[in-house]
Amino acid sequence: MKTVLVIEDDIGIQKQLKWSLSDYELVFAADRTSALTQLRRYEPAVVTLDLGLPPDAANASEGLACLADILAAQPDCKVIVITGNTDNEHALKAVALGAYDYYQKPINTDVLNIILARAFKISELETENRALRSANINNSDIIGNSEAILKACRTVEKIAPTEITTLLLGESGTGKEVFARAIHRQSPRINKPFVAINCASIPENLLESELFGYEKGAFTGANKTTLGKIECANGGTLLLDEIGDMPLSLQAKMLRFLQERVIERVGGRQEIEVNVRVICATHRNLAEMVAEQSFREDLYYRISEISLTIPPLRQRGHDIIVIAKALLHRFNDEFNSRVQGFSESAMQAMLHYQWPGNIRELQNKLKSAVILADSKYISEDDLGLSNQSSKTETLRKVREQAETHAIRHAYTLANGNLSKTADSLGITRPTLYALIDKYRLHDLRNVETENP
Ligand SMILES: Nc1ncnc2c1ncn2[C@@H]1O[C@H](COP(=O)(O)OP(=O)(O)OP(=O)(O)O)[C@@H](O)[C@H]1O
Repeated sequence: MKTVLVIEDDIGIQKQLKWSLSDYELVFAADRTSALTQLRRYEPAVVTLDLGLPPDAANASEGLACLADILAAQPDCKVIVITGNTDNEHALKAVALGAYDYYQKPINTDVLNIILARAFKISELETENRALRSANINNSDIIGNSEAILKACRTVEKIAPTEITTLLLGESGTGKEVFARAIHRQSPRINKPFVAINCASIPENLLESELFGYEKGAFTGANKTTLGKIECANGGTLLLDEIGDMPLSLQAKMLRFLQERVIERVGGRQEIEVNVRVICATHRNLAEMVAEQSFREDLYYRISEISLTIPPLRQRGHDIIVIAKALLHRFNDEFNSRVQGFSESAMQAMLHYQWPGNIRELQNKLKSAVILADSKYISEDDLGLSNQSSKTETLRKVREQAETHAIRHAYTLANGNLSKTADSLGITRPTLYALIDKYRLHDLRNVETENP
């Protein structure tokens, strides 16, 4: 429930408001000091403020001072000033000082409800706008501002200027290639080529010549000397995507290149020096592959001078919505459609879905939803996300999922504030911490953004 701070010294009006604004959680304050205490405690997006506060109830000096204090403490707060029915002068003064709107007594609950709903809508749009603007100014393709993604972006900023060989880990579709490009763009090699090769998508017998190039006559059909991807990336950055799928036979040659920075084309005898920064990516567990001897240990240590794990989409909280909105914008342009947004249930479904295919899956679902949607708002049906819970599951699993979802949801609504998350879930902070540990939601705990 959304919280409204009502600053009103008249107990009768407080009661009247409590009954008539039942869609909101109301917290009350009867004077300036307690108003500021409540403001700090609840950080409400919307406040109603009676200008006639004690000790100057007949006038507006205390109310206007209270308004100034609120806006100084929380500049984005939407303050709706309430005045006597003839008090235009003070109402206008309050708006000039930064009040969102004013309302004259006597109280008409329908009108007040409309004003409140509008104030919350504006506040939400402003918050979203700020989030979009702050979402990765340096990494313009990496949309999102969850702490997990910001942390990964900070790592990119640190490693980009170095020459260190980086290993990007993460599930399929999490954006490993996007991160590799971000490293290249923020490096001194920005004006040189970025070349990517997917080791899994090229047949084993062709991969060597794709990577190292070949001399004319090296094999049947080699009509002219051809440069490989490594040479094409000279001066720039090479992304070896799905390095875990590189055949063992080629791994030794790759290790030599990484250690000595020289290559030999297939069918060639000459050593060619190349100056390439290498980034590797994989969704596989290379350490396990080393243990199983399907990946060379020496190559593993050579490519993982530093490794960066890109978090799966389901661990990025509200980023799911931020990315979905950005993609919706893009697909509206691409398909000339006019979908305006998502239904509330579609947003809930997106927040609760596990996204095994990560952002690529989100892209696919959104693309078809934009094309198929019948209304202005995409529904969970359009996304193919209805009836998610039809499978039979153990009670323990259901409880675990429900608690995880509830915690993440409350955390998103509380803007990352753990005290508020615990409050809204009706549990204590220690219990919340215990659940975070139990369900390994460590990205929440690393992001303690609360004020003491
Ligand atoms: N943070 C992001 N915001 C918006 N789009 C993103 C983001 N990260 C990735 N994408 C998009 O998601 C898609 C998948 O990203 P990418 O190919 O980089 O993933 P990947 O981890 O390399 O996948 P794979 O392991 O399957 O190769 C791309 O179209 C990319 O543009």
